[in-house]
Amino acid sequence: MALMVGARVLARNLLRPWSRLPDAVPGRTGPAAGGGDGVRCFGSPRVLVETDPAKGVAVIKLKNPPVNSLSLEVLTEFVISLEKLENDKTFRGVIVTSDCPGIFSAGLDLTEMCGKSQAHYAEYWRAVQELWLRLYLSNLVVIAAINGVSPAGGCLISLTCDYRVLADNPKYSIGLNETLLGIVAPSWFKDTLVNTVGHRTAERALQLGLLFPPAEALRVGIVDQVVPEDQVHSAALSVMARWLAIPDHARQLTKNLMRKPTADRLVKQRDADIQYFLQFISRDSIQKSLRVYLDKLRQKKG
Ligand SMILES: CCCCC/C=C/C(=O)SCCNC(=O)CCNC(=O)[C@H](O)C(C)(C)COP(=O)(O)OP(=O)(O)OC[C@H]1O[C@@H](n2cnc3c(N)ncnc32)[C@H](O)[C@@H]1OP(=O)(O)O
Repeated sequence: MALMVGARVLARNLLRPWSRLPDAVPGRTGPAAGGGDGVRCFGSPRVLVETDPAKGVAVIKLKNPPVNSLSLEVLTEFVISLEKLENDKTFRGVIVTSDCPGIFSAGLDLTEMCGKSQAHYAEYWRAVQELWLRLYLSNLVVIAAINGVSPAGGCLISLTCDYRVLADNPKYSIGLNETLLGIVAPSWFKDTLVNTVGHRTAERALQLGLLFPPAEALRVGIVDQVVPEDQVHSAALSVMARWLAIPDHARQLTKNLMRKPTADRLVKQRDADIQYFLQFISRDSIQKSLRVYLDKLRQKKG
């Protein structure tokens, strides 16, 4: 029943025409919209989309202050934005970045996984799966312009991209640090990391919950390029141009060849994966670990 509710809500959100999104920001054009002539902006307050139709490129900026945690709303709006871009033949590539200074994304929203109902957990997890599947198999060239710290779910978003550019700032670490929270990265998080850095590096990184600072992130291959902070966007655009020089059909089929087997593993057992998540996240010991971790984050300021 919980699964049906979750699926229904997500389906309703996905099917909702863009213009009727409650938070939709009307399209703006031109320099005032944040770019040069012809740059159009649309999206929702939490997921901004700037498009440059002439270049065929869009920029998705996560804007969920203070830390760009991936709430249910963010996940849903992200999927809708991506779907809209994919359905518009004008666009061939998208850059994913953050509008929150110093933070790419703090990962999954811990408050969505703590002290909520089973139905909520199921709905939330289906939305996490959906975003991963959409990004991982996107026909668009997807480049991550990582302009801030990127733990756990934030790292996962980057790993689904075709190429990762990280800003060179020692504070901007990246990795799947789930074990530090007393939780476990699911098998498809693990697969995404293994496909990027190889088995041994992934095993060590996952067990130790490693967060790699830029130089080390480049060395192990969790990112492809490290550039000065003020060049992240221009570097991402240069990389995009290179990827867009390849004929779409050949690149897309090759991407699918490389990624579909991994994605299919989740597609074939989505409901079982949700059930597993429900059982895991509902355990008293896991709820306690998450509460302790959240309290620690909240007390940091005091
Ligand atoms: C089977 C289960 C699998 C589950 C897989 C899980 C995947 C995940 O992604 S779990 C999330 C993992 N994320 C993290 O470990 C990051 C936690 N956050 C941080 O380390 C820091 O917040 C920071 C480095 C991202 C930013 O530091 P700073 O700028 O100093 O900001 P604060 O720490 O003061 O945080 C501000 C505010 O935001 C709240 N918050 C931080 N992260 C999250 C989060 N992931 N979810 C929800 N809320 C988060 C933090 O508690 C503060 O709240 P207030 O005190 O109420 O302002």
